Amino acid sequence: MDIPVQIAIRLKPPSLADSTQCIFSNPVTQIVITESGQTFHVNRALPVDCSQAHLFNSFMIPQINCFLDGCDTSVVVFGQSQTGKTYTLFGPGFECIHSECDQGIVPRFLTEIFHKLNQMSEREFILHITWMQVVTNNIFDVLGVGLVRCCNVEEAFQYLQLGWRQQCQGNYHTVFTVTVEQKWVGTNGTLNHRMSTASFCELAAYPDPGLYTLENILKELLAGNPSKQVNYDQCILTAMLRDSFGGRAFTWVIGCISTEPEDYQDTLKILNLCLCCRGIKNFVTVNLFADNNTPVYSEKAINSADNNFNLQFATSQWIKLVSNAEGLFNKILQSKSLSETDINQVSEWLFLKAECDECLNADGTLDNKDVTIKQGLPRIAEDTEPSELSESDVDSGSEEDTHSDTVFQDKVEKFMEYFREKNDELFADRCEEYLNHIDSDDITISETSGSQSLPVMTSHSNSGRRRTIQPGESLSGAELELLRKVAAKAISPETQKILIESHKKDMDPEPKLIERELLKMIDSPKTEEICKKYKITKEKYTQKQILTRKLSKEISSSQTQLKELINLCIAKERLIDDLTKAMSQNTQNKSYDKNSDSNFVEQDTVKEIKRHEINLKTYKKQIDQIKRQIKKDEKRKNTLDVELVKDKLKLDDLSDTSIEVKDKKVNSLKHFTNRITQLDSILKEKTNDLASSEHSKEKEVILRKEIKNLRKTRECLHDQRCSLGHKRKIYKSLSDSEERKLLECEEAIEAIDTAIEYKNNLICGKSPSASLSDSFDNKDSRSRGEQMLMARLDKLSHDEIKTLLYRYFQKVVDLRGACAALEAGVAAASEEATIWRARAAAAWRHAQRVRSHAHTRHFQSFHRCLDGGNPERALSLGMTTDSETSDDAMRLVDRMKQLARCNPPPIIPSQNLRQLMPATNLPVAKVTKEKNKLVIVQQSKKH
Ligand SMILES: Nc1ncnc2c1ncn2[C@@H]1O[C@H](COP(=O)(O)OP(=O)(O)OP(=O)(O)O)[C@@H](O)[C@H]1O
Repeated sequence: MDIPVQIAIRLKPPSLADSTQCIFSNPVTQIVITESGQTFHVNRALPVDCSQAHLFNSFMIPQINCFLDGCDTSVVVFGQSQTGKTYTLFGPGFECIHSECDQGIVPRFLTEIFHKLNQMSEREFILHITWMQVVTNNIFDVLGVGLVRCCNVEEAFQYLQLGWRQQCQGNYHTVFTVTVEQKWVGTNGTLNHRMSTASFCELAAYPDPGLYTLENILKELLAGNPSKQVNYDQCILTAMLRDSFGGRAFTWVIGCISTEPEDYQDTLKILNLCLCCRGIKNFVTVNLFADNNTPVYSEKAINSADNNFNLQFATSQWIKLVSNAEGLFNKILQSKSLSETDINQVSEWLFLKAECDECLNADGTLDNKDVTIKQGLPRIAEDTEPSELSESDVDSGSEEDTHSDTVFQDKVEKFMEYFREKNDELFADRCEEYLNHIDSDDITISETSGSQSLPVMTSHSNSGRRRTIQPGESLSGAELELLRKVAAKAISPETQKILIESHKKDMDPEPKLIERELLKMIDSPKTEEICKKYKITKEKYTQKQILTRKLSKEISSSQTQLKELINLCIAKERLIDDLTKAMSQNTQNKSYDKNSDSNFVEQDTVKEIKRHEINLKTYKKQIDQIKRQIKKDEKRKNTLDVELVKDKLKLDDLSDTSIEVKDKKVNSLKHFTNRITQLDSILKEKTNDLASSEHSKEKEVILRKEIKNLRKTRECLHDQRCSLGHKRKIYKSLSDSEERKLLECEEAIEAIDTAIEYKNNLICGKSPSASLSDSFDNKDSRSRGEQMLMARLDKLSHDEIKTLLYRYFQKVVDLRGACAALEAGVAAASEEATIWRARAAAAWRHAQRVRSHAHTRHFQSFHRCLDGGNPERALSLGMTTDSETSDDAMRLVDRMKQLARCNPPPIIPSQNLRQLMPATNLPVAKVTKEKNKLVIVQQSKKH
């Protein structure tokens, strides 16, 4: 893993508390600021009063975890003299007088490492320390014993104390290292064997050749030179720091800087040097031993069987895939729908496949399954079963066989590789072409002019596939035409109705037809194809991942087997050596001891040696096979790794493309949704128009019905009025209630007439108020009081108005009744007056005839009295006439008195009374009857 070198800056506290500082640090923003305002961004800007514990905890704890996992770590301290480099790494010293709190990074690191390792009881570990100083490009071993093993923290501290005492004082570089080798069995039963080194380096305060070389190397690394090309061996210091800069260690550079203004220039130099290191990247890895990850539990046989099975399975699947592809290609070829180049490509693929098959079947013993079996690891011949091996197994020819097998397998492998590449290329090309083909497709909407149903989107593609719809290829066809027709009401109301119904249906809860189509478009072939391609690539990717994992497992198990075999070989060789030695010893002894038994022993030994040699040869053969297998597997694994990276990129690309396509579709959907909304609003408007016209029609029907009902009621009332009128005619008079009923009928008929007239106006579309005498034109001429009254009336509820209307109706009827009675009274009075006048005239004529001329005057004055409404005077005058005339006069007087007494005037409005008295000169209003209406006309007073 590439990890850049990390930088921490520690400011030495000023010697005097109130002395001025030329440099400051901001631990929050991790910025170091100079007095001139220059800022330096670092990984840790430690505060000026930073304690040793804080410094350690702030970045050494993750280092320790990394170290225990098997990674190398490094701490390099830069700084001027007396800025606390030694203090930071080791502390003030290791004598008892110094507090533990002052301990520097190294003692804390050792304490923590021992503590952690002791907690991990499953781990076996060996810890070594070294303490070196570079004095004029020579190594000075501070501890004097090179690598020192420490079993516990106490031991380590003893060496620290020793080294502290023994170290050279001066401008030297110091390198302290801690190396830990750990071994433990993981939960999966495999061995973990790791080694890690932590180096702590304090660089000299003043520049020396070593520091210059280091600076140059840092520059080279910063320039981008790979660490392999950098010559670290120029001097001791750089050789020791090989892993710290551009190497495998996780490195922290600590810049110890002074805050004193007089050190400012040096401080800047150190800061810049530290910041240089920031650009360097180290490749941090876990340091494993060769036996790391080897299974410790005895599951070898099972693993081996598993591996064989997996390989066999993978191969059979692969063969199936290839034959499927072959079938498909043959079909495509037969369909003759391919272009010439496609046919050539497919033919090439088929040819390669045939070549491959030929190769695989060339050796009669090699069928596909054999190949797969051969790909599995050879079983290690057990030492305990030597008798099973015949000599023919190990004859000279077997080596040649092995060689030819290897050549053949290599060839097969090559062909397979070539075949796979070609196969992938072909598939990729086909997919690409297919997608391009889809891109060029477009969608059209069927436009059947005059069609009265909503248009259905159809594809005119020859291939018959659905095509995508692009923004801009809008609904401008039949649908708009249809909408225009609706707008222009060019189609019949029935069709409009059907359309509206279909529109309503399409609204909710189902998505609209067009929206449904758009949603379908989102699942267009292109999107589907991309998804398909993505899926296939993903599957391939996963399969390859699985295969890579399996291969890794296989390689590691092969390596284990290899190791075991090598060990067996060594053991066998030793055994053979021992036996040969023993035999030569025997031969020597034979010359002294002529014992016949020794011959047998010798023969046995030779046999045994031969047997062991056979075994050894088998092992070696197996070793070769395994090595080849490992090589192949590694090659395959590398190819797979590369393919995985490619697939990953492809997947990323595809997901990006699918997102792009999706975005496009979403935009297109938005565009269409907007269009739909527009069209919807038009349609709604039209629907409303239609609905309102329908509504007005309905209203008209209702009004007509109401008029009809009103007419019926009117007829009833009319009949009633007629019958009452008829009755009055016959009987000359009616009872009071009947009279009132008659009036009510008349008034009700009049009201019904007004209502009918009002409703007729509504039907004709005229202003309903047109029928009212109180039209809006009169509104302005109304008095304020009336306006207020109308405003109040406007506010009345329906029931209130009904009640009010009924009251007024009753009042009008009362008024009419009173008027009628009055009229009758007036008529009777005038009739009587006429009679009396006639009688008076007769009486007067008679008197004239009978009396003398002298009396004539008397009668004249009497008559005048009568005309002047003075009956008393007329009576007194009458007393003076003859008996006949005086009788008439007496009756006249009586009748007058009776009239005055028995006929009390009805209570009627004064203006009506005035109207009824024509003799009066001051009429206020004129009441007339016109078609069952009482018309009261106000008149100005005549003075
Ligand atoms: N952060 C600090 N807190 C307290 N004391 C400090 C701090 N830094 C340095 N000192 C003290 O300053 C003195 C000098 O420190 P130190 O010897 O570590 O400097 P140095 O950079 O190693 O010097 P040289 O390069 O000369 O060896 C020591 O007495 C040390 O205890």
